[in-house]
Amino acid sequence: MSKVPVLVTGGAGYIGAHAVLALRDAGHPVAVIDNLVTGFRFAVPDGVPFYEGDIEDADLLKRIFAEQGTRAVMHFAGSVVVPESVSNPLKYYHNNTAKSRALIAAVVEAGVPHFIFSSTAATYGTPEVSPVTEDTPQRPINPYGMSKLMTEAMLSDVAAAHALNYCVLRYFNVAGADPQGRTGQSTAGATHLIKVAVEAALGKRASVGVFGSDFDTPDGTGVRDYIHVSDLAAAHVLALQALIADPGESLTMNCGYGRGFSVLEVLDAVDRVTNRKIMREMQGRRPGDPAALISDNSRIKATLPWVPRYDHLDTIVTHALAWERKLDEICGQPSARGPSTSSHST
Ligand SMILES: NC(=O)c1ccc[n+]([C@@H]2O[C@H](COP(=O)([O-])OP(=O)(O)OC[C@H]3O[C@@H](n4cnc5c(N)ncnc54)[C@H](O)[C@@H]3O)[C@@H](O)[C@H]2O)c1
Ligand SMILES: O=c1ccn([C@@H]2O[C@H](COP(=O)(O)OP(=O)(O)O[C@H]3O[C@H](CO)[C@H](O)[C@H](O)[C@H]3O)[C@@H](O)[C@H]2O)c(=O)[nH]1
Repeated sequence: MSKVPVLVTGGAGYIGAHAVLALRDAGHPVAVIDNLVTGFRFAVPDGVPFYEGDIEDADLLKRIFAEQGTRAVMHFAGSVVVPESVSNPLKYYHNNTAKSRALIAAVVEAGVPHFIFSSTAATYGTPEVSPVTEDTPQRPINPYGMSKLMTEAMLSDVAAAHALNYCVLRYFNVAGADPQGRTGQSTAGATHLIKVAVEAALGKRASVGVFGSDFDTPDGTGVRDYIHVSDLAAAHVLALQALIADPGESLTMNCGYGRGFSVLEVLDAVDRVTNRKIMREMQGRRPGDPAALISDNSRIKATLPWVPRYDHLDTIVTHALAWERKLDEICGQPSARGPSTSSHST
């Protein structure tokens, strides 16, 4: 297996921090760039060069590529809140699309040959088929999904014109935390169901709203394909190997387990794991929520030697809960969450 220096953008965020661990565990040298808008300095492990800065900063990127000998970029940095993208679309087209363009330009300029991009099932919008294959028409129903789809298109065009191959990974619903408890989701004011539910189980919220119970699903609540964040991180490391092995080939793959759980099934799992009962509040549908979103994962399974290790809802919830408890200890140390004062540190 080739080991190449990798720059992880957004490596102080939830999924990026898990990718940093997976890359390190696999023996790749890793560096992180993050502007800490939603990420945390404490999420970057000791010994990983950390550059506090923005992915649109061409001079900084040039310096990082030179200092680190970067051969691949894993691009997680971005804005991720769907309703916010509806109320403030220009923020999403700026931070996700325009700044991805700046990053890709710096990558091309420096001759970095491999690029892995965090895309999303939100690019499919409200698909008419289930499960969703990579060839299902992409019709985003919100600016977040469109901002990501535009970056997919840029990568495809740039790879055709320059010496770059890429892998687009379209994540379904990412949840859970590092099984060894090294990192997890620390996002302030999170809206993701499993994070919200474990916060409620630990008394940080009074209840969990169930957004719609009249969907065309077995129990009427929304069905999603929840993928453990560490299985997702492992897929990134394998995708990198595939890009290195065949520099003429680019890839686009769904990341999910190919099965779905309803909101009520998720809340039942949290009750089961904690042996408590979370208060549920039945509410109306959230705008733009599809009834069900389940991946067809046959392509990733056929392309990569990817064998999920944590495809079990109770395991995902158990790991999310363990991290939520640990987060209380970390938050007890205010300096750990405070903004960094240096422009970069290595
Ligand atoms: N969480 C999910 O379920 C999910 C699903 C599909 C796709 N994704 C994608 O995965 C990626 C990571 O999401 P996450 O859940 O870890 O979110 P996150 O907010 O925890 O992480 C994003 C990180 O990027 C950093 N960042 C944002 N803009 C930046 C910029 N301009 N320059 C430098 N750093 C910047 C933030 O500080 C943060 O650390 C995102 O691109 C997101 O769209 C997430
Ligand atoms: O408090 C909550 C939160 C969520 N839900 C429901 O739980 C399901 C999952 O909702 P999430 O907010 O956890 O996730 P989404 O499916 O809305 O979206 C997530 O997964 C998408 C891909 O599937 C995109 O990538 C998106 O960025 C990411 O936030 C939905 O049916 C939602 O209506 C609730 O009932 N109550």
